[in-house]
Amino acid sequence: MTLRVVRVALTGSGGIGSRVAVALLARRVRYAERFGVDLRLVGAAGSRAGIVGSGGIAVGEFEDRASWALGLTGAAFLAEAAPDVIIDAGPNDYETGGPGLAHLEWALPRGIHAIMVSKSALALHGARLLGLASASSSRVHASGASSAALPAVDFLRHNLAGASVTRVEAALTGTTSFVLDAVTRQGSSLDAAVAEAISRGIAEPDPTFDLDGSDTAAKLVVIAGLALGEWLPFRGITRESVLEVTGARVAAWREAGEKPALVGVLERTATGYEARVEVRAYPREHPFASATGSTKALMVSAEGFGDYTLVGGASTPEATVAAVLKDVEHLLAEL
Ligand SMILES: NC(=O)C1=CN([C@@H]2O[C@H](COP(=O)(O)OP(=O)(O)OC[C@H]3O[C@@H](n4cnc5c(N)ncnc54)[C@H](O)[C@@H]3O)[C@@H](O)[C@H]2O)C=CC1
Ligand SMILES: N[C@@H](CC=O)C(=O)O
Repeated sequence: MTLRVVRVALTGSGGIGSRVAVALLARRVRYAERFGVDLRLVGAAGSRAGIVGSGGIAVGEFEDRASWALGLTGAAFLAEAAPDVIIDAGPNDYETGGPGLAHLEWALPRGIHAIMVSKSALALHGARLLGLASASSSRVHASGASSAALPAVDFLRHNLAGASVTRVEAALTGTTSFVLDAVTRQGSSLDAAVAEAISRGIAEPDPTFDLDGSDTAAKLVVIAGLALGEWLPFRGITRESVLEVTGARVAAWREAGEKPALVGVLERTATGYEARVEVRAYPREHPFASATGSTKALMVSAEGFGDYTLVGGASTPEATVAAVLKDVEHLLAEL
């Protein structure tokens, strides 16, 4: 059988990106057998250096960082790699959009598909970027940018296709769920709980983005944009920060046996969806109370369909990689 070559370039080769590269290369036989695709990792770049190999780079070459070419990043890297698909796992910047913005602006008008793990480009510029994608028939998948192993976008877009969704309430940031759990149930200090989330690879490169609600707000924007077709203004979303939670509030939750979580809420109004991020506490019998540690949770109300609760998809690096691999499978099925 002749295999169709699909060339993948990775931008952002840190904790998540590196795992994605290794996992992708380990699945090449599966992609050949299931999709008739010869998937090649034709390049990988970080902030200062990159590697390109048009025949596909092997794990050993990917891992030999000393051999990467200094300065081979950004548009120069993408032009040399000439991919069919980019996977962006770089950092977020909620002022500029982060490096992922330039990567998408380069790729999408050229008909190159994108799998986004970083969030800030879509959170700040999603409507414009999806316009670029639609004009050139590029596909954008963003499980990693919208709650990873909790399949929020897929559930709304596929399982509730065509539904009129009236409300979404979701614990989308594993780090804040983990931290609030540790502080409330185990009596940890905030600093110790955040340090533990960092050491588990769950927290953002800058954990302030988790704690101050930016991560949840960004995921809410991406979910609403990709699944409900409405791109909300990221900066207009009111957010409560976990850093504002007082000791007295924690003591009251502990006393009542409640489970706190930082949640994103979307409510349909006469003029569209309204979004906010807030700390809420759930009684023992509430389904969200079973979402311990970094486990995520989603409640959806949709006209006709009724109400759903999904609990799972805990934030871990492995779960994020699994979500990226899912996006790869969806994309290969579409091509
Ligand atoms: N850790 C997790 O469980 C999850 C992380 N994410 C997202 O994945 C992304 C990466 O997270 P981590 O791997 O944990 O962070 P990390 O800090 O380990 O990796 C980020 C990498 O991006 C590189 N980078 C910086 N500027 C760049 C540029 N201009 N071009 C190319 N690469 C550049 C850095 O050198 C670094 O290696 C973030 O956007 C995060 O929000 C998404 C879902 C879950
Ligand atoms: N920092 C995020 C990682 C995934 O998006 C989280 O805590 O869930």
